[in-house]
Amino acid sequence: MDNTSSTTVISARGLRRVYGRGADAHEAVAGVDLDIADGEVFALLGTNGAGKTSTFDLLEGLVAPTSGSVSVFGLDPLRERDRVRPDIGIMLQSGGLPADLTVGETLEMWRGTCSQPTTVADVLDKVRLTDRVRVRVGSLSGGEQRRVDLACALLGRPRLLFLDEPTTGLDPESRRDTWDLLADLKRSGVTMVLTTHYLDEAEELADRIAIMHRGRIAREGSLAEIVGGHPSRIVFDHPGLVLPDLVGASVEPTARVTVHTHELTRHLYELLEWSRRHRVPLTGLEARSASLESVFLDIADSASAHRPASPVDDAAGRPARSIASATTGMSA
Ligand SMILES: Nc1ncnc2c1ncn2[C@@H]1O[C@H](COP(=O)(O)OP(=O)(O)OP(=O)(O)O)[C@@H](O)[C@H]1O
Repeated sequence: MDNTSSTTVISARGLRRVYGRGADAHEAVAGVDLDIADGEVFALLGTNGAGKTSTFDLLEGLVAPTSGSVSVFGLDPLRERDRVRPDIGIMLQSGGLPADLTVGETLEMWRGTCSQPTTVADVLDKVRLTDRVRVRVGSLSGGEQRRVDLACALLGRPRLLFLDEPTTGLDPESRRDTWDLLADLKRSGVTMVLTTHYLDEAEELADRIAIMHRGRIAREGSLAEIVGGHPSRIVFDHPGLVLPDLVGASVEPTARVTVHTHELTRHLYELLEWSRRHRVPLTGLEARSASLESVFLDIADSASAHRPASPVDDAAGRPARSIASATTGMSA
């Protein structure tokens, strides 16, 4: 796909967002380049604190970048907000909708802010909440409230939808329902950018995936591209003999041996052959193809292994003395 063509909906170059100043400066987004094409579903993954929401804020035009540029539909989403806003829908991580209003009242109120809205009945049908129209938002289950958030994002008939963790807190069935709904929207041509901690969600929905790590995009591409470039892994307990020479593989001969390989079948076969010849069992043997999870975890591991990034200048151009490192836990 030519992401620099006229079909590009979002384009970002050297995007940075620094919070705080001087010694307290924190570079949450540290030079992000992105091109998202019309009709594409793009998933932004990353460890907690990697900078996904901060990147979203910049793309949505909610805050100004410290440096770098972003365009949405060829416009500046912050300075030309009036022209960009009618075409985008935003589902925030937590909707913060008034608990006392009913679902119907909430959506009518939201509808009043849209320039060319669809009907409340239409979005209620889409998110399967028609029978909850008279119920107060505060009385809904967490999953139902999430669907009201989504309904609000859909009211303006957006061409571009930002979804910040759209299925967090939903039970498996509701997640599936939301995936079906998002797949329908994709078929109707809506471009979507989503963050998620559910790797299967990205696998299911996204045309392209970016994994953020400490403010930067560590890996980007289709699922096949991301996983294809990553080694598979064979692990077993060290048998106490000199190990065979597995040409092309990288071997960590610790107590639990790890073999990183791009030729899983060949190297597994060679190991099993060696074990048979030497009559040595390979106890605890595990062989795993590369997966989005293994790529993600390797990036997260490298995050915890690295020292904090080098200091940056703050918004006023003064040098910062420290930047906190991103955490590596996943909330999913
Ligand atoms: N307004 C702010 N002031 C100072 N630091 C902030 C601010 N907003 C975010 N940060 C910090 O910037 C970093 C990136 O936060 P961000 O919310 O973008 O990460 P995230 O990838 O969305 O995380 P999560 O998955 O936990 O939601 C975090 O270390 C966070 O503490």
